[in-house]
Amino acid sequence: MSATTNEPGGDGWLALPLPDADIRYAQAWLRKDEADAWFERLLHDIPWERHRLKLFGREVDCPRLSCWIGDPGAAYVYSQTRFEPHPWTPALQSLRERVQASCGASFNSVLANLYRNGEDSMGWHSDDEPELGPQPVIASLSLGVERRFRLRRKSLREAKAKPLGLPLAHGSLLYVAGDTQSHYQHDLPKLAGLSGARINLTFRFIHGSAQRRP
Ligand SMILES: O=C(O)CCC(=O)C(=O)O
Ligand SMILES: [Fe+2]
Repeated sequence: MSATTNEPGGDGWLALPLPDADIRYAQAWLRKDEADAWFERLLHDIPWERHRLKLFGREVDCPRLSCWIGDPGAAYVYSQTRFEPHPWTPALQSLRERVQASCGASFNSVLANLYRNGEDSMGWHSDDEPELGPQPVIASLSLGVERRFRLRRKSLREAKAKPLGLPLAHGSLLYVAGDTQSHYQHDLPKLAGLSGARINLTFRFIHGSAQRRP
């Protein structure tokens, strides 16, 4: 699989001017009415779960609901926990095909996250697990209330102190590829007083152990 044959470009895509990164943003990837319908459908169809996180030897609840969906065998290891995928629903399967066509990449899984209100969040991390390969291509679809996605460089102290904020709009698609995960971390901070919900789908390609090189 090549991630670079038919990358998103042209009308509707904005490339972020970040060194050592390949991040592109399509603000109105879905029409408003489509985005509204997807939000309602996914909110009800996805079997939302509360994942647990191992933090300094303790187990804590993740501050959001999640669900790992994918092809059989596309297991995901996160915080020392292995998640077997839930099967694709026909609706999510059609969405996957549309995202693949738009990104020129294949995805065999998706991590769905539900931020129920401004209290839900995701801490700083890179999506750099070995099973994602050295230059993961990730497509991130946002639905629901706008939340601020932040990026910061891993290495430079000054850059670490000053993250770049990117509000992710309802119906937007963010394409993240190249060396982005090696050089940057991202998060989704809490937003005090916010009552609306947001769904985020990050489409990924998990390389199975059979495909992984030693
Ligand atoms: O909710 C978001 O926009 C970020 C999600 C994310 O970083 C992830 O699922 O790894
Ligand atoms: Fe992430």
